[in-house]
Amino acid sequence: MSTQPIAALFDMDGVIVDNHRYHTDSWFQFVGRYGLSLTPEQYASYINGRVAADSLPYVFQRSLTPEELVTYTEEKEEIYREMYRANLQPTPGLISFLEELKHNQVPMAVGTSAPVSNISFTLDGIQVRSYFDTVVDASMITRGKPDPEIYLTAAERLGIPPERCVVFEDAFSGIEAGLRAGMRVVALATTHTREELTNTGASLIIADFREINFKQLIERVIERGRAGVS
Ligand SMILES: O=P(O)(O)OC[C@H]1O[C@@H](O)[C@H](O)[C@@H](O)[C@@H]1O
Repeated sequence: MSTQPIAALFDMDGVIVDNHRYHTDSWFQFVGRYGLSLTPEQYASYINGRVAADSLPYVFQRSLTPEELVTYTEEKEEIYREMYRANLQPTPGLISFLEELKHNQVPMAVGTSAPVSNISFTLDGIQVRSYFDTVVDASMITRGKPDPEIYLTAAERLGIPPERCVVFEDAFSGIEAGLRAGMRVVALATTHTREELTNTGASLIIADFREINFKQLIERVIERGRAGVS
């Protein structure tokens, strides 16, 4: 087994918490308020996992002022938080997996397109913030997923080269960001089905963190690279 250090980079929404349904429902409620239209297919391709600076102009079909961006982001995310608050919980197996990585001295980061308000809501709400050495959010980057900037920034902050980083993602845009960063990707079939995630370039597809441990991460993702999906 390789002894070189590795890092684990976690997307937040759909990975640390399995909240896709609440984000989808809150987006539909939000666009409804403004008489805008959004299909599930458009959501999957142009909204899911993307920063508000990209997704909001997409739904409004125009560019937004910085003030509009802040106002609309918070409006949409408030709807989401109210919908999800009572159900907020870690993705199955997450805490044991984080504990195991910590025990094996794996540096960990969060790389999320979410605004700061949702990060406190989530990471503090389920009490996992202390596991992460750094959190890179939408306010810290100029180009959102699928651009690799968010994950490259996280890797740089951890001091681990991209080829030794594993990204845990659920969204097409996030998987692409991880691959474009030159990292291995483990896809969680929370938001999309296993079938939809096949051929995305992910090294491994898991339902949730109960399907992976440190040893498997090294053997099936780091050492085997992109050889196959399970
Ligand atoms: O998956 P990530 O990077 O944590 O993305 C967060 C974003 O994910 C999108 O799916 C949501 O619609 C956004 O509202 C949210 O901010």
